[in-house]
Amino acid sequence: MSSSRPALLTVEGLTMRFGGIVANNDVNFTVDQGSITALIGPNGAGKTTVFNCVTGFYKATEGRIRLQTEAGEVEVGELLTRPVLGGSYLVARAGIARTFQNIRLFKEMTAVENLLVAQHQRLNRNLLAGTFDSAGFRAAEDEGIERAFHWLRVMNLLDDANKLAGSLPYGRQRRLEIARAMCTGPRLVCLDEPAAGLNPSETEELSELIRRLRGEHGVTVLLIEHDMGLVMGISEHIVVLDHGEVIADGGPAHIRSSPAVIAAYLGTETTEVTP
Ligand SMILES: Nc1ncnc2c1ncn2[C@@H]1O[C@H](COP(=O)(O)OP(=O)(O)OP(=O)(O)O)[C@@H](O)[C@H]1O
Repeated sequence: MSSSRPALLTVEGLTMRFGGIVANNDVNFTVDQGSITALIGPNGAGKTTVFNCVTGFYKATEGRIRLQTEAGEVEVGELLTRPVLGGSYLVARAGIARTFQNIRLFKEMTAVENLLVAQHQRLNRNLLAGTFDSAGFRAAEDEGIERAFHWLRVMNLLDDANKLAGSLPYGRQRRLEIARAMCTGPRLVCLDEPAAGLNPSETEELSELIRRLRGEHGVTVLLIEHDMGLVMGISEHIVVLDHGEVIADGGPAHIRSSPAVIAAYLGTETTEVTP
């Protein structure tokens, strides 16, 4: 979608095949800096596969995924296949974080411990300093704790800091997952069905929190979501996938009235496209 803002993420010609299954076929879209962009489509359309490629869980069969960083442009496939030291940790370090469709917290750890573990890449950088319990290492630890409490506060979870993650109500676990992603300091956060399983008031609170992540904390948001009320309410850019291909790309008004989108949704039992 064209806009005055520069693209933070550019997906070009993304194709992902699993043997004979083509999960994504020549997918092209951009995520503008500072936007809330939604990836929608019926079940099995290929949304999670796009996420898995963008976040470096999969190496795309074909295509390029470019991210702008302060140090210049990086390409996700190149980070994954870089000789010797390549890997998905480089994608996280470049500034892409994610949550999962099925919550993946450490349920036997407290909320704050989950957020400290998420920062291990930052905190463990100077392992030798840690071994000798140096002032630098302690400062990094203090910074990690401060960052954890900052995101607990932003996500309205301060009262839950020392509770076991697995004991929290479902909606709070979903918010803790977002806090965990934010602790890694991303420029792009990818939320995979953040409203799944939430009741209407929890969904409303989540919408407000996602708006604040973008508005007050400067992060760009890419989300997959089936709740059309949430999608149409908070996204300015929507990319629609069907059978692995982009069938529409534009603002909410354009998407709502797109015949291709209406036909794709009418052919399924998924939520109606109009909230
Ligand atoms: N690891 C895999 N191996 C084989 N096929 C896969 C794999 N991952 C996804 N697929 C297939 O790719 C297609 C797209 O799946 P994907 O999970 O990306 O869709 P989705 O749009 O996220 O669906 P949903 O809304 O149900 O989560 C499906 O046909 C799926 O079965």
